[in-house]
Amino acid sequence: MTAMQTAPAAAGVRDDDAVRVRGLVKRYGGRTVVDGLDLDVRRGEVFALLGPNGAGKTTTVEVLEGVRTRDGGEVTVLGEDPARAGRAWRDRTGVVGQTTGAGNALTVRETLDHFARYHATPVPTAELLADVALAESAGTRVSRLSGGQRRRLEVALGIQGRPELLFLDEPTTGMDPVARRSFWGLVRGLRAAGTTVLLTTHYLDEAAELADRVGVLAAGRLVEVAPPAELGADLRRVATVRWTEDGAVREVVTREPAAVLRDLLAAHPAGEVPGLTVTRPDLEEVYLSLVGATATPEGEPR
Ligand SMILES: Nc1ncnc2c1ncn2[C@@H]1O[C@H](COP(=O)(O)OP(=O)(O)OP(=O)(O)O)[C@@H](O)[C@H]1O
Repeated sequence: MTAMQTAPAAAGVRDDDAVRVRGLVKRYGGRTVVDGLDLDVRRGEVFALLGPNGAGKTTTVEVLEGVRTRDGGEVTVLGEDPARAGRAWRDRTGVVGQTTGAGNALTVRETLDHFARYHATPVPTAELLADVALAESAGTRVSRLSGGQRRRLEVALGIQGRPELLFLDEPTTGMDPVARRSFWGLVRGLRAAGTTVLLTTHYLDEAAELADRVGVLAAGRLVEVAPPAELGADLRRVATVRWTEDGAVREVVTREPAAVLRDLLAAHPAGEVPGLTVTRPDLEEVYLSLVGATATPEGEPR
């Protein structure tokens, strides 16, 4: 095959999928922590894997990065199986993990200059420093950086090689609100430049701000994948009607609040239902329901 020819796409793999996972299984000592996971990340999108501690986010991402083995399933990342992919594939991905790879003795600028040598066309150090708002700390030793500054250095190292696909594992942990917002701007800029981003986060607001699509991971399975505004659409249709009766708060959880209201108004001919409210779950409540942190019985007064 000449360099001009391209390999035929594997059956079922869309050209615009940066990541395709089918039936991923990972066990630690007999305990299944990723349990038959299916996942597609399209080229050019920001995809957030959202889930509680221990849901399997890091394990999944590390399998996709090619740094962790798997016990089952098919994984294709940028057209290759990460378990077998080589140096050329690795150069097309960027990784910001939970632990730092940067040494402590060098300054920030020295660290970036050092790692630049590993990339064919690295982003110039001055540009990187500005991108992650570390220009003022360029001469500071890495050992003297705050937690949030260190995190920004790791992000700089992750994007230094101009990756096609960037993995960000809980990237804003330890950042203050200003650094977090500036980081969000950075991710938006990467997306605008065509970089695919797969990030893990505990933060709902971060997923809602950044992601084109969010995958909610619970106990090693994806329980829902949707754009943030559509997450839990089914759960959001459930409304809670509350009112006061005989001095006590009554509550009905229902998909048909209009019918409940009709009954209530019929029971109050004067037209006034004391303490009446109708609410629908917000994003946080939807998320908690999805990951099984709450279960809301439907239809029964409580
Ligand atoms: N090297 C390991 N050996 C044994 N168990 C592990 C190992 N790494 C992770 N686990 C376990 O696998 C489960 C999934 O962990 P993982 O780090 O993937 O979850 P996570 O969703 O990223 O959690 P967090 O949000 O806390 O980072 C957890 O119960 C964890 O204790």
